[in-house]
Amino acid sequence: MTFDRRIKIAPSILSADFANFGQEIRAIEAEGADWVHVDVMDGHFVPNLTFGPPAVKAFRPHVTSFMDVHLMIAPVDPYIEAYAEAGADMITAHVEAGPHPHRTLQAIRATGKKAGISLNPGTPAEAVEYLLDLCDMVLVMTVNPGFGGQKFIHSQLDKIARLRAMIGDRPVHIQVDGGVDPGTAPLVAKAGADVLVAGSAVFRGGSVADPGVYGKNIRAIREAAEAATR
Ligand SMILES: O=C(CO)[C@H](O)[C@H](O)COP(=O)(O)O
Repeated sequence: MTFDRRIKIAPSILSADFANFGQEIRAIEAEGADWVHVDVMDGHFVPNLTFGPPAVKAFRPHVTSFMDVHLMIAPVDPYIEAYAEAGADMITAHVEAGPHPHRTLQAIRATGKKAGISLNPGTPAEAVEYLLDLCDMVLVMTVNPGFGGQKFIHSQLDKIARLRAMIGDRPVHIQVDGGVDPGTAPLVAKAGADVLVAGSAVFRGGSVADPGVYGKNIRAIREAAEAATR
């Protein structure tokens, strides 16, 4: 993947039909998704449980774009290799997941995968200042992680702008996740985000039988974000 700062839409399959992941992934890609975002939750770091490495391995053959795996788990280091072997293209860990996020990013890079670091809404931008040379992406959570369909937290816009300034010319993406829709997409894009994760706002109203709705939803988010950065 070559680095570019154009707007990328990464639907979160947390909002997909859990009985149909293969078809859902193929449908969102056919309808314009740039990346596929996989939310891994452990029932400990966040109050919900989702996908272990075997599930991610099962998704892999259906993904032709880029599989971005967001680990909302603690501890995280013991599981990095397993998610890398399962086929993640990028692995994102939380800065709050343990005392050594620098070591965690080194461990992700050692697998040959792209490395991301994520911040919960209560964590300041400065928590990743000395990690930027070790990562390919900073993920700003715009909801408290654990569930789809929550309300966007507006205070995070200032954090995105601070990170954009802190990152400068480094080839580091800013991803946002939580409550992203055509109303909030322009705000995050203007603040400096380039990878927009959206679950409910992509899957709402559609299905594998009616995938055109996914395309319409993806285009609405992309167009709103791009209009704000022109
Ligand atoms: O990481 C997540 C929750 O922890 C989800 O990716 C996020 O909430 C997206 O869902 P929605 O777009 O419905 O808010």
